[in-house]
Amino acid sequence: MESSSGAAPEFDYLFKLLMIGDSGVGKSSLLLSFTSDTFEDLSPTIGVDFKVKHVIVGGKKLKLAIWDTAGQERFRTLTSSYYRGAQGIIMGEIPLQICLIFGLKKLTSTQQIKMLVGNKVDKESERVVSKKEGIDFAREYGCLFIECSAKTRVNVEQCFEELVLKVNLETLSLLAEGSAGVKKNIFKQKPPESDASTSGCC
Ligand SMILES: Nc1nc2c(ncn2[C@@H]2O[C@H](COP(=O)(O)OP(=O)(O)OP(=O)(O)O)[C@@H](O)[C@H]2O)c(=O)[nH]1
Repeated sequence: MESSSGAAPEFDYLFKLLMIGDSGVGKSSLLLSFTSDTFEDLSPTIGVDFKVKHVIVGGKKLKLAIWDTAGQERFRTLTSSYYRGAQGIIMGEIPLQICLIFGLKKLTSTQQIKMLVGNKVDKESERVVSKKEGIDFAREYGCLFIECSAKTRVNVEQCFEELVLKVNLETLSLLAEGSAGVKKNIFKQKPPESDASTSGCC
Protein backbone atom coordinates (compact mmCIF):
# COMPACT_ATOMS: atom_id res chain seq x y z
CA MET A 1 0.00 0.00 0.00
CA GLU A 2 1.06 3.57 -0.62
CA SER A 3 0.70 6.61 1.61
CA SER A 4 3.16 7.05 4.39
CA SER A 5 2.38 10.52 5.77
CA GLY A 6 -1.06 9.89 7.22
CA ALA A 7 -2.88 11.18 4.11
CA ALA A 8 -5.80 9.14 2.79
CA PRO A 9 -4.48 6.28 0.69
CA GLU A 10 -4.79 6.63 -3.04
CA PHE A 11 -6.38 3.17 -3.30
CA ASP A 12 -7.80 0.41 -1.12
CA TYR A 13 -6.30 -2.55 -2.93
CA LEU A 14 -3.51 -3.06 -5.38
CA PHE A 15 -3.97 -5.87 -7.87
CA LYS A 16 -1.23 -7.13 -10.10
CA LEU A 17 -2.47 -8.43 -13.42
CA LEU A 18 -0.40 -10.02 -16.11
CA MET A 19 -1.02 -10.39 -19.83
CA ILE A 20 0.55 -13.26 -21.68
CA GLY A 21 0.00 -14.77 -25.08
CA ASP A 22 1.70 -15.28 -28.40
CA SER A 23 3.03 -12.36 -30.35
CA GLY A 24 0.43 -10.51 -32.36
CA VAL A 25 -2.69 -11.66 -30.53
CA GLY A 26 -3.29 -8.08 -29.39
CA LYS A 27 -2.21 -7.93 -25.73
CA SER A 28 -0.69 -4.44 -25.96
CA SER A 29 -3.60 -3.20 -28.04
CA LEU A 30 -6.08 -4.52 -25.49
CA LEU A 31 -4.20 -2.84 -22.68
CA LEU A 32 -3.98 0.45 -24.56
CA SER A 33 -7.65 0.26 -25.37
CA PHE A 34 -8.45 -0.29 -21.69
CA THR A 35 -6.13 2.31 -20.19
CA SER A 36 -6.18 5.04 -22.86
CA ASP A 37 -9.29 4.42 -24.90
CA THR A 38 -7.28 4.37 -28.10
CA PHE A 39 -6.29 1.89 -30.78
CA GLU A 40 -3.21 2.20 -32.94
CA ASP A 41 -0.78 -0.07 -34.76
CA LEU A 42 1.83 -0.96 -32.14
CA SER A 43 5.30 -2.43 -32.47
CA PRO A 44 5.92 -5.80 -30.80
CA THR A 45 6.64 -5.47 -27.09
CA ILE A 46 10.27 -5.76 -26.06
CA GLY A 47 10.52 -7.60 -22.74
CA VAL A 48 7.72 -6.28 -20.57
CA ASP A 49 5.65 -3.13 -20.47
CA PHE A 50 3.60 -1.80 -17.58
CA LYS A 51 0.52 0.35 -17.19
CA VAL A 52 -1.59 1.44 -14.25
CA LYS A 53 -5.31 1.98 -14.19
CA HIS A 54 -7.43 3.08 -11.25
CA VAL A 55 -10.96 1.71 -11.08
CA ILE A 56 -13.73 1.67 -8.51
CA VAL A 57 -15.33 -1.72 -7.95
CA GLY A 58 -17.94 -2.30 -5.28
CA GLY A 59 -17.22 1.13 -3.82
CA LYS A 60 -13.54 0.31 -3.33
CA LYS A 61 -10.70 2.09 -5.03
CA LEU A 62 -8.52 -0.39 -6.84
CA LYS A 63 -5.18 0.22 -8.40
CA LEU A 64 -4.56 -2.20 -11.23
CA ALA A 65 -0.91 -2.68 -12.08
CA ILE A 66 -1.00 -4.43 -15.43
CA TRP A 67 2.09 -6.06 -16.88
CA ASP A 68 2.13 -6.66 -20.59
CA THR A 69 4.66 -9.30 -21.59
CA ALA A 70 6.26 -9.78 -24.98
CA GLY A 71 4.82 -12.74 -26.87
CA GLN A 72 7.91 -13.43 -28.92
CA GLU A 73 9.62 -16.69 -28.08
CA ARG A 74 13.00 -15.05 -27.41
CA PHE A 75 11.54 -13.26 -24.37
CA ARG A 76 9.85 -16.26 -22.81
CA THR A 77 12.37 -16.92 -20.06
CA LEU A 78 12.19 -13.30 -18.98
CA THR A 79 8.41 -13.03 -19.12
CA SER A 80 7.75 -16.26 -17.22
CA SER A 81 9.56 -14.74 -14.24
CA TYR A 82 6.73 -12.21 -13.98
CA TYR A 83 4.02 -14.82 -13.33
CA ARG A 84 4.71 -15.04 -9.62
CA GLY A 85 2.66 -12.66 -7.52
CA ALA A 86 0.12 -11.92 -10.22
CA GLN A 87 -3.45 -12.13 -8.95
CA GLY A 88 -5.02 -12.33 -12.34
CA ILE A 89 -3.73 -13.33 -15.69
CA ILE A 90 -5.10 -12.32 -19.04
CA MET A 91 -4.29 -14.35 -22.06
CA GLY A 92 -4.58 -13.62 -25.73
CA GLU A 93 -6.21 -14.97 -28.85
CA ILE A 94 -7.65 -18.45 -28.45
CA PRO A 95 -6.05 -20.55 -31.18
CA LEU A 96 -2.52 -19.76 -30.07
CA GLN A 97 -2.68 -20.16 -26.34
CA ILE A 98 -2.82 -23.83 -25.57
CA CYS A 99 0.87 -24.28 -24.79
CA LEU A 100 0.96 -21.21 -22.58
CA ILE A 101 -1.94 -22.35 -20.47
CA PHE A 102 -0.18 -25.59 -19.75
CA GLY A 103 2.87 -23.56 -18.83
CA LEU A 104 0.84 -21.50 -16.46
CA LYS A 105 -0.55 -24.50 -14.70
CA LYS A 106 2.98 -25.47 -13.84
CA LEU A 107 4.34 -22.05 -13.11
CA THR A 108 1.62 -20.32 -11.14
CA SER A 109 -0.25 -20.94 -7.94
CA THR A 110 -3.82 -22.17 -7.97
CA GLN A 111 -5.00 -18.92 -6.43
CA GLN A 112 -4.25 -16.97 -9.54
CA ILE A 113 -7.31 -16.22 -11.59
CA LYS A 114 -6.89 -16.86 -15.26
CA MET A 115 -8.91 -15.41 -18.07
CA LEU A 116 -8.78 -16.64 -21.62
CA VAL A 117 -9.43 -13.80 -24.02
CA GLY A 118 -10.47 -14.21 -27.60
CA ASN A 119 -9.48 -10.88 -29.10
CA LYS A 120 -10.23 -9.39 -32.55
CA VAL A 121 -13.89 -10.31 -32.69
CA ASP A 122 -14.27 -7.47 -35.17
CA LYS A 123 -12.64 -9.84 -37.68
CA GLU A 124 -15.47 -12.32 -37.47
CA SER A 125 -15.00 -13.56 -41.03
CA GLU A 126 -11.47 -14.72 -40.12
CA ARG A 127 -12.51 -16.58 -36.99
CA VAL A 128 -10.63 -19.85 -36.44
CA VAL A 129 -12.11 -21.06 -33.15
CA SER A 130 -15.83 -21.02 -32.44
CA LYS A 131 -17.12 -19.38 -29.29
CA LYS A 132 -18.22 -22.76 -27.99
CA GLU A 133 -14.74 -24.19 -28.46
CA GLY A 134 -13.33 -21.23 -26.55
CA ILE A 135 -15.79 -21.71 -23.69
CA ASP A 136 -15.14 -25.45 -23.52
CA PHE A 137 -11.41 -24.94 -23.56
CA ALA A 138 -11.55 -22.32 -20.80
CA ARG A 139 -13.78 -24.55 -18.69
CA GLU A 140 -11.39 -27.46 -19.05
CA TYR A 141 -8.48 -25.38 -17.80
CA GLY A 142 -10.38 -23.44 -15.13
CA CYS A 143 -10.27 -20.05 -16.82
CA LEU A 144 -12.77 -17.29 -17.21
CA PHE A 145 -13.52 -16.62 -20.84
CA ILE A 146 -14.45 -13.57 -22.84
CA GLU A 147 -14.34 -12.44 -26.43
CA CYS A 148 -13.48 -8.83 -27.18
CA SER A 149 -12.01 -6.41 -29.66
CA ALA A 150 -9.28 -3.97 -28.74
CA LYS A 151 -10.14 -2.13 -31.96
CA THR A 152 -13.86 -1.55 -31.48
CA ARG A 153 -13.61 -1.70 -27.65
CA VAL A 154 -16.33 -4.35 -27.50
CA ASN A 155 -16.02 -6.04 -24.08
CA VAL A 156 -12.68 -4.41 -23.29
CA GLU A 157 -13.83 -2.95 -19.95
CA GLN A 158 -15.72 -6.15 -19.15
CA CYS A 159 -12.63 -8.22 -19.74
CA PHE A 160 -10.74 -6.52 -16.91
CA GLU A 161 -13.81 -5.99 -14.74
CA GLU A 162 -14.77 -9.66 -14.71
CA LEU A 163 -11.26 -10.65 -13.82
CA VAL A 164 -11.03 -8.12 -11.01
CA LEU A 165 -14.42 -9.12 -9.64
CA LYS A 166 -13.30 -12.72 -9.52
CA VAL A 167 -10.03 -11.75 -7.83
CA ASN A 168 -12.11 -9.86 -5.24
CA LEU A 169 -14.23 -12.90 -4.58
CA GLU A 170 -11.10 -14.99 -4.07
CA THR A 171 -9.79 -12.35 -1.68
CA LEU A 172 -13.00 -12.60 0.29
CA SER A 173 -12.75 -16.35 0.51
CA LEU A 174 -9.17 -16.04 1.72
CA LEU A 175 -10.37 -13.64 4.40
CA ALA A 176 -13.04 -16.13 5.38
CA GLU A 177 -10.34 -18.75 5.80
CA GLY A 178 -8.38 -16.30 7.98
CA SER A 179 -5.33 -16.17 5.73
CA ALA A 180 -2.58 -13.94 7.06
CA GLY A 181 -1.43 -10.94 5.08
CA VAL A 182 -4.76 -10.20 3.45
CA LYS A 183 -6.12 -6.78 4.27
CA LYS A 184 -9.35 -7.07 6.21
CA ASN A 185 -11.63 -5.01 4.04
CA ILE A 186 -14.80 -6.48 2.71
CA PHE A 187 -15.85 -5.66 -0.81
CA LYS A 188 -19.49 -4.85 -1.20
CA GLN A 189 -19.99 -5.61 -4.86
CA LYS A 190 -22.38 -8.26 -6.13
CA PRO A 191 -21.21 -10.99 -8.49
CA PRO A 192 -21.43 -9.90 -12.14
CA GLU A 193 -24.71 -10.36 -13.95
CA SER A 194 -24.39 -13.16 -16.43
CA ASP A 195 -23.90 -11.83 -19.93
CA ALA A 196 -24.35 -13.71 -23.17
CA SER A 197 -20.99 -12.48 -24.39
CA THR A 198 -18.98 -13.66 -21.39
CA SER A 199 -18.69 -16.91 -19.65
CA GLY A 200 -17.09 -17.43 -16.27
CA CYS A 201 -16.29 -20.95 -15.35
CA CYS A 202 -13.80 -20.94 -12.48
N1 LIG B 1 -8.63 -5.96 -36.21
C1 LIG B 1 -8.03 -5.98 -35.01
N2 LIG B 1 -6.69 -5.91 -34.96
C2 LIG B 1 -6.12 -5.95 -33.73
C3 LIG B 1 -6.87 -6.03 -32.53
N3 LIG B 1 -6.00 -6.04 -31.50
C4 LIG B 1 -4.79 -5.96 -32.02
N4 LIG B 1 -4.84 -5.90 -33.37
C5 LIG B 1 -3.70 -5.83 -34.28
O1 LIG B 1 -2.90 -7.00 -34.12
C6 LIG B 1 -1.52 -6.68 -34.25
C7 LIG B 1 -0.76 -7.12 -33.01
O2 LIG B 1 -1.22 -6.38 -31.89
P1 LIG B 1 -0.32 -6.17 -30.58
O3 LIG B 1 -1.18 -5.50 -29.58
O4 LIG B 1 0.98 -5.50 -30.90
O5 LIG B 1 -0.02 -7.68 -30.19
P2 LIG B 1 0.77 -8.26 -28.93
O6 LIG B 1 0.05 -9.48 -28.51
O7 LIG B 1 0.96 -7.20 -27.89
O8 LIG B 1 2.18 -8.64 -29.57
P3 LIG B 1 3.62 -8.74 -28.82
O9 LIG B 1 3.90 -7.40 -28.25
O10 LIG B 1 4.59 -9.13 -29.91
O11 LIG B 1 3.50 -9.82 -27.79
C8 LIG B 1 -1.45 -5.17 -34.49
O12 LIG B 1 -1.34 -4.94 -35.88
C9 LIG B 1 -2.77 -4.66 -33.97
O13 LIG B 1 -3.20 -3.47 -34.61
C10 LIG B 1 -8.30 -6.08 -32.64
O14 LIG B 1 -9.06 -6.15 -31.67
N5 LIG B 1 -8.81 -6.06 -33.90
